[in-house]
Amino acid sequence: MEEVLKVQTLKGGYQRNKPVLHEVDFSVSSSEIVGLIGLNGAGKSTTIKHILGFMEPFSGNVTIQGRTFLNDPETYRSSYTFIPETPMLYEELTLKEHLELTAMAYGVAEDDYKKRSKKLLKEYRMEKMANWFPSHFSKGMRQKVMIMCAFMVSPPLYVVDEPFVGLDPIGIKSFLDHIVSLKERGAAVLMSTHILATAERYCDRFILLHDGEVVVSGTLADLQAQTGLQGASLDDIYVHVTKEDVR
Ligand SMILES: Nc1ncnc2c1ncn2[C@@H]1O[C@H](COP(=O)(O)OP(=O)(O)OP(=O)(O)O)[C@@H](O)[C@H]1O
Repeated sequence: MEEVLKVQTLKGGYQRNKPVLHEVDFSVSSSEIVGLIGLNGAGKSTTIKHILGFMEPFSGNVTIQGRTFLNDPETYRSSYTFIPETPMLYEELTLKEHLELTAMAYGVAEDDYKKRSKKLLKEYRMEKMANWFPSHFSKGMRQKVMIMCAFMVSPPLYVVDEPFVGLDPIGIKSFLDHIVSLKERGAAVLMSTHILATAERYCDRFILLHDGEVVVSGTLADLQAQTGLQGASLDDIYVHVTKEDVR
């Protein structure tokens, strides 16, 4: 397995004299789903912003396939897709135009675009809405547009922030099935979520952030061993670690 994303001793945040992230270290390899978990304010979104290249590290670095954002911003940006918690759509473009724009921006061939868009519209039950504008979409439908755009392209890394908010159970199932098939095709997936039962079921490894530090990380068995909680669920481990400040 190739290490696709590498976060190395990352110190970062919004003000240099008040870092939010302290020496954050982890990696995500190909064919792997890694869960980024932690309480509100733990630093998950800040970590993601550093990964996406929206924020610059104070020290340490973030690489995707060995490249930093500053080395080569264009290649770096095209090596991931990001599914944000809050859908960001172009109000003047229809659903179909969103898919077209994404395919164009990532250089997806015409034939692939046609095949993929047809499949995605069907899978997410949005065929009837292909020519609708975002102002007519429900919250979940807006989220589905973002997800469909992300799945239109096939970069080595997917970064997903709280994907389940607003999705109905069928939407969640389609999303998770899709993530699993991407993993099987060799993609690296970093997924931030508060839905721990789902994370436990789908993620191969976990990074538990607390106050901007990685408190424990590894497979569920690793976390159980590190916390001394044999047989515990991710939920139990999370509560234990965040309550007792185990380090
Ligand atoms: N734009 C900002 N400017 C200054 N500080 C910020 C900003 N955004 C977040 N922070 C601070 O950074 C810290 C980490 O926040 P972050 O948004 O990364 O947490 P999170 O783990 O994503 O939380 P949640 O689960 O609530 O989304 C918090 O102390 C927060 O107050």
